[in-house]
Amino acid sequence: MKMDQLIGEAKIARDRAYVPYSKFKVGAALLSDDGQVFHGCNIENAAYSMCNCAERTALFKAYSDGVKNFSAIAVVADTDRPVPPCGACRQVISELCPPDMKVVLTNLKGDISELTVEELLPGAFSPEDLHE
Ligand SMILES: O=c1ccn([C@H]2C[C@H](O)[C@@H](CO)O2)c(=O)[nH]1
Ligand SMILES: [Zn+2]
Repeated sequence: MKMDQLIGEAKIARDRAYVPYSKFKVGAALLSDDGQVFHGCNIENAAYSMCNCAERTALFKAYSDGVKNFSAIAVVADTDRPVPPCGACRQVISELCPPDMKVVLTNLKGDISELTVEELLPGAFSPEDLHE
């Protein structure tokens, strides 16, 4: 799948965001190795700390469907610069996706920043760090 297609899927996901508090819609589209696209949007809650980001929604949907191998994720929001994922999402993406996987950050103006998972969170805390 071409990256502009995956960005289109992220925009579709963004339209489903539930954001009564921030009004800030985010969409993500996660491409699995077998060609499936998992949509994710941010879902907020009156108990603010329960808000879930678009990126983690997409990853958790895929994982809970038994899909664990991914080749790219696209993220979109109405930001001045390509939307930067929050620290929590960087951490979760780092653990569940390969270090060389493509991360495509974009905005509604069409600015695009393409990086790898390793570049998204260099030196991420990882499962290996739990070993004595
Ligand atoms: O990359 C990001 C950054 C923020 N948000 C969400 C969390 C919250 O619902 C809203 C404002 O922070 O945007 C995401 O979904 N992804
Ligand atoms: Zn996040």
